[in-house]
Amino acid sequence: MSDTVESVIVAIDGPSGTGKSSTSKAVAAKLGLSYLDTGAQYRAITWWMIDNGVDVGDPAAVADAAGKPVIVSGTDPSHPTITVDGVDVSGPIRTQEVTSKVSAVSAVPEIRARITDLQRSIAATAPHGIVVEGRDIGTTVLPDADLKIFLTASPEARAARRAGEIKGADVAATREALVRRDAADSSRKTSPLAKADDAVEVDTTDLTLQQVIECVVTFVEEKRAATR
Ligand SMILES: Nc1ncnc2c1ncn2[C@@H]1O[C@H](COP(=O)(O)OP(=O)(O)OP(=O)(O)O)[C@@H](O)[C@H]1O
Ligand SMILES: Nc1ccn([C@@H]2O[C@H](COP(=O)(O)O)[C@@H](O)[C@H]2O)c(=O)n1
Repeated sequence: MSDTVESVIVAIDGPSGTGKSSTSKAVAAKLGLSYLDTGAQYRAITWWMIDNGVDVGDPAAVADAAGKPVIVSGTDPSHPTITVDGVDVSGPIRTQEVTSKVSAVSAVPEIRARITDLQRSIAATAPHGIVVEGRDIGTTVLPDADLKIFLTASPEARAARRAGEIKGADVAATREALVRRDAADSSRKTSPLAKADDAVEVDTTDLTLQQVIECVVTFVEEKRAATR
């Protein structure tokens, strides 16, 4: 990538299954930017709590342990990585147990403060800019991002996408689980899932992944052209 291209910070938020990870990775790879999956960080700290016998239903116990695990995120969009205390947890953080407990852990203010600091330092040191995806990036983590996107899609479309990843998955149960997780993430007190006032909303229900990627790449290019 040329050093003459300006650095750009892109925040992509939205509920589960709207295409944040797939879109963010592809946009970052295409534009030579770094990529940060903030959901993976919350999953990693949740995995550590479970592995260390912390009761994730007890916010005080989770808060007490919040500073203990060392979480490291690799930001190459073609090979994102996540380790906890040096252990690769990219597989274990995707289990059903972690998915069902991550909203309780991510609602604890001490957890959010720790992970938000980490996210800001990663974004600040990305050499050519970064695409950061999550739930509160545009509202809280990077409120001065150059571009903010909020992806949405109907619960039916999101459930069909997610169920399509697992052979024999029940679409109705998948829909119920993701709606429940979105409700928990949207109703917590500290930096809930929300669209920033200055975010561009993109409804992906009837768009292919390729169309969403092209749409976001166009927004980034327009933003860069406007600031030249
Ligand atoms: N526009 C689209 N059309 C069809 N399938 C899509 C689209 N966008 C994403 N997908 C597929 O939907 C699934 C979920 O996408 P992805 O993991 O990117 O969503 P997400 O918003 O990051 O979800 P989560 O927040 O739960 O991690 C993936 O299998 C992905 O390939
Ligand atoms: N900025 C963020 C990102 C994620 N979370 C929490 O992590 C969970 C897992 O996220 P995925 O994107 O991997 O599905 C999510 O349900 C939130 O509880 C968050 O709080 N803030």
